[in-house]
Amino acid sequence: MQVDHVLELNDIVVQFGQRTVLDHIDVAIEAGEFVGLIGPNGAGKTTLLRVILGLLSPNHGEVRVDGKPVRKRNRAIGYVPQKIHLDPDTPLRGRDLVGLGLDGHRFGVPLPSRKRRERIDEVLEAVDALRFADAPVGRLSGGEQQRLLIAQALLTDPKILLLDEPLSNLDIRSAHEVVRLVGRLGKERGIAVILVAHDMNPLLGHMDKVLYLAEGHAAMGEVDSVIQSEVLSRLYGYEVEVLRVRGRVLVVGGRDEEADVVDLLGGFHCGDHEDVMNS
Ligand SMILES: Nc1ncnc2c1ncn2[C@@H]1O[C@H](COP(=O)(O)OP(=O)(O)OP(=O)(O)O)[C@@H](O)[C@H]1O
Repeated sequence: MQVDHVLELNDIVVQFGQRTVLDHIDVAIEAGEFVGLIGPNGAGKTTLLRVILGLLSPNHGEVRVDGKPVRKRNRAIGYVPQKIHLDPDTPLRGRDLVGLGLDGHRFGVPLPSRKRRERIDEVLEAVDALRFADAPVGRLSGGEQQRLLIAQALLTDPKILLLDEPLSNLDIRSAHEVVRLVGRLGKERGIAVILVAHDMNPLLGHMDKVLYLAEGHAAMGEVDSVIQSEVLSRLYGYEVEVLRVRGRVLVVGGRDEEADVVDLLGGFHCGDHEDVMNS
């Protein structure tokens, strides 16, 4: 049976000067698939998103979105930035923020006001944000603001949703809610989701596949087949260990004898063992 991939990255190489950030990356993602893009700082996660968005041309390789070569301002891709910086006193309401997504030139002729309102209400409802849609955005919580950004990204009925570290400013509960929400939207609407995160733990049980980037290389597959000491050691080019502590996954390793035990995904250091154990 032939599978239609909504996104294909074929043999992608990206170099900045002498440094190869993405080194022959192949990725194929199906409609409705939820992929966690995980990797340590500087692994190239944002660079990969920029390649998918058509904002950065790779030195080598090809990107196909829905079977066609990638281009900028592609309506098939919804992009959710990490965070918006808003003055708490801004008079902008939640629904105004979402509506800004309709004002870009991607939409060509502006929608008549009734249609516009209906469209905004539809995406607000999809992310369960109608209840705070008329509140000033600067007063909303990080999780509520994330919902509005996701709503904005849904306006074009995208086939792919890219979220760049949407969980980094959220508490654990809000992070889980956002993950559950995008997981549901992806399945209901057949949208492929790529969610960038340092820590894969909030995604466990929700993501279909993990795309793990390290040292320019990628491994993609189901979590249990990729997140293994042997697979990740091959990616890093030195020994790392995968620990499973109370249902959480930790990737630890050191590059040389002096290196301490470090969590390669951040947030966990040797001296923090107790915190991890007690959390
Ligand atoms: N335009 C650029 N010019 C030169 N180097 C760049 C450029 N963009 C990114 N880099 C470098 O490429 C590497 C990968 O950066 P990238 O932002 O993609 O990593 P990341 O995995 O998203 O990291 P983080 O988790 O810290 O956000 C970094 O070393 C970065 O300094």
